Amino acid sequence: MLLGAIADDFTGATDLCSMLVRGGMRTVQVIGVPSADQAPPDADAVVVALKSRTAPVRQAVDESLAALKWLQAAGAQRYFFKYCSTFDSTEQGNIGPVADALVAALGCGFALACPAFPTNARTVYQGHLFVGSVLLNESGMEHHPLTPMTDANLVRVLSRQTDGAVGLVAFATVDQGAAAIRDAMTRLKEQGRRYAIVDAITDAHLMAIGQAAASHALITGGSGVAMGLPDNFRRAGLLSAETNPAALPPLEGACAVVAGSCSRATLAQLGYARNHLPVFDLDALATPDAAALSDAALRWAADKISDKPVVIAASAPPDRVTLLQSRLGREQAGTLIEDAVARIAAGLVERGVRRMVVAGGETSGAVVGRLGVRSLRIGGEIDPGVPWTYASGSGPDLLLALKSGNFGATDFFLKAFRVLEG
Ligand SMILES: Nc1ncnc2c1ncn2[C@@H]1O[C@H](COP(=O)(O)OP(=O)(O)O)[C@@H](O)[C@H]1O
Ligand SMILES: O=C(O)[C@@H](O)C(=O)COP(=O)(O)O
Repeated sequence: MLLGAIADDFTGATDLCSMLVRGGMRTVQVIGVPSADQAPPDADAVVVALKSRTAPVRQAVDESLAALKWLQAAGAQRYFFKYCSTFDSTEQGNIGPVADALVAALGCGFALACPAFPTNARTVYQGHLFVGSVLLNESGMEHHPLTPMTDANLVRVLSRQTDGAVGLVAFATVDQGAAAIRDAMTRLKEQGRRYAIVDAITDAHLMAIGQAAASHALITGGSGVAMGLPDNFRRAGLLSAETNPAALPPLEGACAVVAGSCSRATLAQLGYARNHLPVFDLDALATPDAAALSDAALRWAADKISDKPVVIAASAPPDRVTLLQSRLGREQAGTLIEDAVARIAAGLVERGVRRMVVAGGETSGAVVGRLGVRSLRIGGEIDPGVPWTYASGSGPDLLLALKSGNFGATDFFLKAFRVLEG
């Protein structure tokens, strides 16, 4: 195993896998920390998917360290901590505390931090994260149900989550290429900085950052900064020149979309889908009960399940999210809906659904957990950062697309199934 990665949510993990597969690495995503006696898959990269983004800090740290230990035992040569391209976290963490624990466990003293993903319009300039042309805190992410992002200055955000010093490798240096970035990171480490936020606006920057960090034990960031890593291994003669991601085995069965993401992109995708597909909206304000919500949705779906996808969504605009949270509490509202969507996904599979899109990272964690999925084989991308995957575990095999809330074109819920038809 060349690269061992720990992802703080499941959509983030498939996003990273997809990037590595595109770079020619045979990559497997495993769900949760494998048991000590579980043999590592035969792959160049293994991504351990955790649901640790919004877990209590101690739990997130412990699970991440357990994942690291398993990856170390499996012989990984380099490590990657994958978090969101919009740096989703709270004042307490979990990016800072998990990164602190990994830096300490690896004894590396320093790690770069770069969430940039220009293909999906996330860029970092002077340490500030932009989504498209606006700062992170004006992008809609300020309304995220669980991790509202109200500050775009990543040096400041990360500093609040760690007792380590945070520096910056700014655009002017990054634009000079790998050697300049490497020197800047070495200087920051010598000055006692534990982290460097690294600016990146283009894929060329990401490739240069990857090259500059070839000797780093740990890299932290979004999937974008992993773009340069396959070439590092290739230059070192550890990865063969050409490999193509295997096509996934075909899988017949009915189609469905379940959505628990309230991100702008998902809301727009649902808006589009309403004109083309049957859509059922969960009303958690009227029925704050996961079993009852699930029963209602499955009753609605009963005579519609077929190879034309049904769509079941909890997603709501910020005012409705705030209303539910004010009644139930932020975490309880999230958990209620995740539970409802997970029950619905399981009910749909019982009724013959085998190809399913799940919208939302936390939502995907809940669904995949409920379905008993243990590993995902990565297939071709539907849109940047969202591949189809072949899911195996305790239930029937499935084709799953775990869609990050803010990823995908407006017609994503139709396109995903069109892509399967070739
Ligand atoms: N109508 C709603 N009111 C309150 N919370 C909601 C609602 N719909 C979904 N949620 C919660 O919002 C969170 C969305 O997070 P997530 O699934 O990670 O989406 P994203 O990928 O967009 O970040 C989940 O915990 C989900 O249960
Ligand atoms: O980096 C990203 O944006 C994604 O890979 C990711 O982490 C998605 O998280 P959600 O938006 O919670 O789905």
